[in-house]
Amino acid sequence: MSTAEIPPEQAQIPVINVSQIDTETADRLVDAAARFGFIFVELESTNIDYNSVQHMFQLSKKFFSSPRAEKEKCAISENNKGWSSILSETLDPEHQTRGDFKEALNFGEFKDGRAQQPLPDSLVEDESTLNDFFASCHNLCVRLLQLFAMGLKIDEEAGGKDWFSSRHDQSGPSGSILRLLHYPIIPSDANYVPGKDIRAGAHSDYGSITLLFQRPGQEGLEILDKGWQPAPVHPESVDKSRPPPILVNIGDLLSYWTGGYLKSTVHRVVVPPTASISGEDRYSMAFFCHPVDTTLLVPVPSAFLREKGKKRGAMEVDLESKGKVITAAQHLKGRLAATYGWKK
Ligand SMILES: O=C(O)CCC(=O)C(=O)O
Ligand SMILES: [Fe+2]
Repeated sequence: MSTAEIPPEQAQIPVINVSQIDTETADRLVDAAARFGFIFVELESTNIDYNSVQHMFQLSKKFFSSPRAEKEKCAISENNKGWSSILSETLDPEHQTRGDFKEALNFGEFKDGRAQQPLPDSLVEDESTLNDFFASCHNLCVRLLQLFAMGLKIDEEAGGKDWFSSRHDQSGPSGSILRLLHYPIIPSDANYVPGKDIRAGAHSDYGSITLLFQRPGQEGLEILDKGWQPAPVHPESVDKSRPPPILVNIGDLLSYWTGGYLKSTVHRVVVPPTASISGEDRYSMAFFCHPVDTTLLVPVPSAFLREKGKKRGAMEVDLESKGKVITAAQHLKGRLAATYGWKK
């Protein structure tokens, strides 16, 4: 093997059991989030059962194999809900000449069990399954946000472990999105150029935290940490007979909020070098958890962060607003405008 052929080292992302809400778990989560920005959470230690994950992947296949005309009826709009077609989204406009080789379907929040957007014909009968999965993802995020608040030692009198979660309590609209993703086999006539074309361009996520569900054997995610490192579906310590753990990552908003202490790590999706270009389809699901839109991104009241010299606002949004306190909705709007070329 020549040097060029040595596969890059896999990212060593810690695997954490979150069944207990205690300081040990909280400290481990915060350490991992501060070092890598990515954490594997054992699926069996959460409220989400594997059957529901597999059921959701079946629904995803059902939707993505439905006729294009049906998908177009629920095309994505500025509210960030609906279907986006292959090549329509460019996550890394500086480096990409063509859009991402992926299609996606975004669901915003449900209200009283009902979707607040037109559902595609293929999924109309599955509204309650989609609602339940959205709710389970949200509940897991609330638990993780409590653990992050504990790990960051947020001042008790300010709200302690509930400081983040109370700002994600669905008391008003938020940017939270459940996203089904499909990366099709690259068609032979697509003139796909590896290294130039990409399944999902390099980006960081926008919200507080993201849950990512991957499928066994469908690798492709890479994270930027001293070079691009593949993120496995099953990390070495998790037996392949077990369900893949959920990959949790920190988004820009939580990183901004914690003055950059928690890392919002850049990542991308490639056709894995082990698969030929024709490879196989990849399916994944992401849940992007956001605070209620009106949440003010005030400094996190934490002596721990103050000691570390971390003040809110390590990111470009803060420079723009020159010290003004912005809301979660303003933060999100700026990031979406950059991705889709929408006007701010
Ligand atoms: O599909 C994946 O593995 C990652 C998707 C992703 O990073 C995103 O949608 O933000
Ligand atoms: Fe992402």
